[in-house]
Amino acid sequence: MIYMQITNIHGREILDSRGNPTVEAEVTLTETSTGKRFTGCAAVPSGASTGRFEAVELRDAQERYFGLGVQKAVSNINTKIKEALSGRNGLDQQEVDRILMETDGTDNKGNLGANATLAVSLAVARAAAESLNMPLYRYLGGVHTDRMPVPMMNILNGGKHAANTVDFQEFMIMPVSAGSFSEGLRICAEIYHYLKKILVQKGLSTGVGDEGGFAPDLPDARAVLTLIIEAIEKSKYPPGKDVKIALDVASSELYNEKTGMYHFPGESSLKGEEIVRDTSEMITYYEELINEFPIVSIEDGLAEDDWEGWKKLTKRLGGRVQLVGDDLFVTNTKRLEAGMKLNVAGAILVKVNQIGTLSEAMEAVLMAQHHGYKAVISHRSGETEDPFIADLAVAVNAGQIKTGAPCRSDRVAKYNRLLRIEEQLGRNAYYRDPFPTV
Ligand SMILES: C=C(OP(=O)(O)O)C(=O)O
Ligand SMILES: [Mg+2]
Repeated sequence: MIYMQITNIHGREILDSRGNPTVEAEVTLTETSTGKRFTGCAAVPSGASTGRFEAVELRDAQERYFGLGVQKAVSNINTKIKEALSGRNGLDQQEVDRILMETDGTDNKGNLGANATLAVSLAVARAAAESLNMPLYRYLGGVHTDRMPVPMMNILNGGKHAANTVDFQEFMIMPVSAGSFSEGLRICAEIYHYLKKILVQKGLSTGVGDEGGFAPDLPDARAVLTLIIEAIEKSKYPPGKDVKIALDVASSELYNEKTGMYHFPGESSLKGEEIVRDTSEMITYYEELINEFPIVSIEDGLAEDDWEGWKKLTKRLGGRVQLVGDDLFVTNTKRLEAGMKLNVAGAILVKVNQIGTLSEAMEAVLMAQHHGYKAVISHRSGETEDPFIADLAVAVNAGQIKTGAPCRSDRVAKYNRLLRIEEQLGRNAYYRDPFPTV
């Protein structure tokens, strides 16, 4: 086996797309037989509507800039992780990740920080691909990597990602019937621009949220969906046929443990009365929305601990739409397995920093796919220019990627990387509707 020895690891603090500190790592591999050196660099994103069961993002007690610093996580990279991995083979990703897990020694990366472990894990993979002169997606996925993901493009932001009155976190469009990724991306970008025009005409704000989607004040989900349908119709791609809609409700953020209800603060403020829904009202609400609009996917429709609710939700709507578990599964095979045993949801959202190593994230994808669940590769609301997840989406043939609007460089970096990958794959690239029967 070729040995690419890990000869240097360096962590540093950089900024994410919200202007908060985050972690980056650089890993150097040296080919033992020739002395040739290769480096890989990777940056870690950060969530806002984080799930309670995610791996620990290690933050300092002190603020830097505005957000809490990551000096401790950086220092863990430059001391403990460097010591543990020096001399190891960078081509043995699973072994590298196992050592990261053992060095941390907890179930949730609470010692080293998932931000520290992930930066190194991803940087090792990049350096390894570089050392073999292979594109990252090919290194990660091997021979059978040819499927371009359908964008699940977030064009209107609410919830924790924007300071508006929209309570659902994300309204996304999916160009399911496009002939290629590039065509799908173009369709999405056109609809995004049409939506902007419509908002201007209606005197609504065209300011954007954390993921680049517009963030106007609107009374409820129906009002948002009506505008999105108008924008899709303007683009000449029939809604419900060529372009379908996906939602991320991020309902753990709406759930109140004390009342056992889902609270809608934005809707309440505009309607002048407290709007709350219990689990069965939430399910009925989704059913009505699915009946009225071409919705094909709903993420985190119920809260991260509402397993009983998820069972009912899946029974009632799982045959009609893709139900995605984000806060529910947190890219964690244990939670995914528990969910599969209960027969809840139909897809896992995969965010690499929810679990803290590349191998564990890829294992979650494989577990899902082996059991008939889908995997959607996802960014975080706090991102960097690192397009790693674009390669990952192609490598695992996920078929779906969630990476924001086409107007912020942190999101566009992923789309542009996918354009380049599609060009490289040439006629082997294929693109298809993840929901052909819906
Ligand atoms: C991308 C998301 O947001 P965050 O990164 O804030 O968890 C999400 O909830 O799917
Ligand atoms: Mg989510």
